[in-house]
Amino acid sequence: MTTTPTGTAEDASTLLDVRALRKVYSGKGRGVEAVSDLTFTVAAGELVCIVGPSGAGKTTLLRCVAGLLDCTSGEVVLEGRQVTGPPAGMAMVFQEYGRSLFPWMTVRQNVERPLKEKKVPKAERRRLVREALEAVGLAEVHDAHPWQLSGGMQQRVAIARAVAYQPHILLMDEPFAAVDAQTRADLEDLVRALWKRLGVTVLFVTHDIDESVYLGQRVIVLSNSPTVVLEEVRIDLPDERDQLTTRSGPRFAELRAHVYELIQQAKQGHRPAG
Ligand SMILES: Nc1ncnc2c1ncn2[C@@H]1O[C@H](COP(=O)(O)OP(=O)(O)OP(=O)(O)O)[C@@H](O)[C@H]1O
Repeated sequence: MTTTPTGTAEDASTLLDVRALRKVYSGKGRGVEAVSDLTFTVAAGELVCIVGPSGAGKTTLLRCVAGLLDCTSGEVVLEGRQVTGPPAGMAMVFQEYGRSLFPWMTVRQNVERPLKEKKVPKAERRRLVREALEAVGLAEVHDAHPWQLSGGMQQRVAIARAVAYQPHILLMDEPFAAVDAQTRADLEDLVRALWKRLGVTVLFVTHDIDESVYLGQRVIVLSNSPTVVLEEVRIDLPDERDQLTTRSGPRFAELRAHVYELIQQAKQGHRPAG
């Protein structure tokens, strides 16, 4: 059991509710307060990006949301239940694709593994794996091993594995930080396409301001550590986005500049009033 019911009434559309989350790492002599007080919600079907300066506590936040780390205080509520361990309806994609795939397993076996653990019947497993690999453009290489693939392809395998699991929420922790710029652009478009097609809720952590504006419907900007929310920026760009037109438009430039300014303020230690 990884979640417990919570009695608090919520907006019906809220899928994820992060309430006054605080995380202090205990160390020798003194603790490190990584996250001070984070409160935000994510609605079902939303694509929300989180940006913040290096060391702002983005990974800490995502690990608390994923139930991989205990919060010091506050709570994370997913689908009305308090998260106390990795919840069933969640999948995560990490930056280090090389370490998240099993090198001795084929692509198909890697994608199928969580479904076996979930006890999905064999015929359905096969179907889900086939559909997920087709969706990320890797149907042809299902019998290859991860080490035979490029970095971008390996990250596609990790995305296929998450998608095949049919999560209600997909957490992505700087998933494209280690791939080249062209591959990164392709993978960003893949995430938007999958999000639209599957209707999955996505919480995407990045330190890349342009990426956050290009991908998100909303960008949550974090202060530096100990972390609070500096501002939630609504990305009012058209839903149809493409690398060339969207990124060269005036509104993209305005939003990018606004988030950039916030990050600069964060680096200088600015905190929200009150
Ligand atoms: N296990 C740990 N023990 C002690 N302190 C930690 C631990 N993990 C992270 N920290 C500290 O917590 C703060 C936030 O770290 P975190 O990795 O969550 O930030 P981040 O925003 O993901 O950073 P980056 O953008 O550089 O990846 C930092 O000051 C970091 O040194």
